[in-house]
Amino acid sequence: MNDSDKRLAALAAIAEVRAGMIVGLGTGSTAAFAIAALGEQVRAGLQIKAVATSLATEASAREAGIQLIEMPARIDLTIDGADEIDSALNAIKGAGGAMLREKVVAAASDRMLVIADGSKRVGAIGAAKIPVEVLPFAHAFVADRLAALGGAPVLRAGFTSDQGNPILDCRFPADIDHAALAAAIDAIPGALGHGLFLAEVDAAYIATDGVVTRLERGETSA
Ligand SMILES: O=C[C@H](O)[C@H](O)[C@H](O)COP(=O)(O)O
Repeated sequence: MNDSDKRLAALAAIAEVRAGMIVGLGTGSTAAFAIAALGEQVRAGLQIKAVATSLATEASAREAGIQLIEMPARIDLTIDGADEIDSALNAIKGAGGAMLREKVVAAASDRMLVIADGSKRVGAIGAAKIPVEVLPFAHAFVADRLAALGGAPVLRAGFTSDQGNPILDCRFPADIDHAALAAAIDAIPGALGHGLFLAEVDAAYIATDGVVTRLERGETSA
């Protein structure tokens, strides 16, 4: 992981932010660079409103002087990190446990950008753990269903989400059909959200050794 590349990716993405937009702010160390840079622009006069995907992001945005609003029905542009992303813009998110709110924000967004350093880019997603946020009441049941899907769920020790829920980190076989897997997890009562983002990401800015590459959904190269 490379902070200078994270920052470069973040700067490239925030160039898409326009005055008057409602902006979704992601969670994690890469999104933090976008929040800091947007804060600088806000202090220089840029007028935006923002929605935070986590309590940590809310605190950072507030500190940066960015105006925060409650989750609206529609967001113009969201900028968020990822744990893995492939060339088809499939992503795994949630190492920081924020994927449930991140999924809501991404789904509400006209456009969602992933920002990452090159370590996150993979040929095909699947090596990273896929986190599943669980209703506490349903924990044993959901764990059993995830195990039956091949996920070998492990409770994230000493952690609850911003919603106060436990997270089960799952390692599925790398060659699993992720679309079918996402649908299967979505269908488990008590599984509140998971880290597979298969349709949400519109574009990614990925920086490697100081060079930013933009991947756009529907384009083979950019
Ligand atoms: O729950 C955390 C989020 O999905 C993050 O966006 C993701 O884990 C990437 O975080 P980072 O930029 O710190 O690697």
